[in-house]
Amino acid sequence: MLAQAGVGTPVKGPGRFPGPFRFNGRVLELSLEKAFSGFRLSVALSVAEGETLALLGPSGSGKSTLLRLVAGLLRPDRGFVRFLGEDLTPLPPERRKVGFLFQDYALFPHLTVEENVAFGLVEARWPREAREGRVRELLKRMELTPHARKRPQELSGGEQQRVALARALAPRPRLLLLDEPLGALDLRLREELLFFLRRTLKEEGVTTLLVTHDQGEAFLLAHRVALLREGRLVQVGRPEEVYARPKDPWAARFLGHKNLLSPGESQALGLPPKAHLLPPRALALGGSLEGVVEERLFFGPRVGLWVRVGGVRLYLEAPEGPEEGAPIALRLDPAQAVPLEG
Ligand SMILES: Nc1ncnc2c1ncn2[C@@H]1O[C@H](COP(=O)(O)OP(=O)(O)OP(=O)(O)O)[C@@H](O)[C@H]1O
Repeated sequence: MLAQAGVGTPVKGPGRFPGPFRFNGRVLELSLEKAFSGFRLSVALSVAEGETLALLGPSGSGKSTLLRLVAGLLRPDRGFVRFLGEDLTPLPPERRKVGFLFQDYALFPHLTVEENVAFGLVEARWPREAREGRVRELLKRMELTPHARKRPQELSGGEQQRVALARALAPRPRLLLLDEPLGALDLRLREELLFFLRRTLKEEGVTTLLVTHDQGEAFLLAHRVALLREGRLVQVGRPEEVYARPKDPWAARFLGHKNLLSPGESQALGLPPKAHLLPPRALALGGSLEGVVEERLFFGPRVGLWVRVGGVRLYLEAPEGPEEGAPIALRLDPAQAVPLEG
């Protein structure tokens, strides 16, 4: 599905990615409420120019609903979407100058790859030369040049997805909305496209709202992550911040942390009697905590170890580690333990 941008000046990117983000002022501001039976979304957010913000949350948390409200495919019960101060709320999708890529990224089957990519440019009446140049540039960047004359059904899933991305980006939309852009692909293609997507977002520098349920994807692609649960924002911040300091046990678990200690477990390990998170850097091999390896998971470059220390099960990863059943000594740095709310 595609609703596309008009002709615009190239949006300048942040220059560095995904490193420290230069704050350029908020270009997208939204405050939106929408209720369905049994579900209520209420979110306020702003996004800076050239920023990629990932909406991260489990299935049913409202990520797609939020994106559809921003695209204009759904009407909010209350609230607004503003872009550079302009109120987009009353505008239909095609007048929002937004590029989007949804899960059902259907390409036009009767058009070739280059015609698919050029589609929005023709609609926006780009002059022929500019159009051809832009299509060439995108096909090259996406490594699609050899496929320019093929039709979508002659392409692999990953290639089709790259065409869909090129098509969404072609008219230089001022805002790009991506709903699970890697969602329908198998693991290998996901990794391949992740690389293209990361490089493309960096080079195009387009302000982007990206929906994903995969924290790794959000961390790799986004300057900031907005964690959504049951229609509400739990936490918004840079990937490093959100990962290092999840707001509560739910956020910690959702972000992939394994060592979540109850107050009793914290106490048993010499920490204050409240819930704690032990991030990976809090635990290392060698030290005075004695335990037994319960499970050893071989990942190739590293091993994962589930270790029982007294009544507490702890997880750590290391380049290598003893076999299951073997004794092991761990070091816990209490200064790295993160107290959790709730
Ligand atoms: N058009 C609709 N009518 C009624 N309920 C809806 C509609 N669209 C979404 N919902 C409900 O709103 C909630 C949020 O759905 P949404 O698709 O936004 O979640 P999501 O976080 O994108 O999930 P997923 O990762 O599974 O796509 C769900 O409970 C869903 O059933």
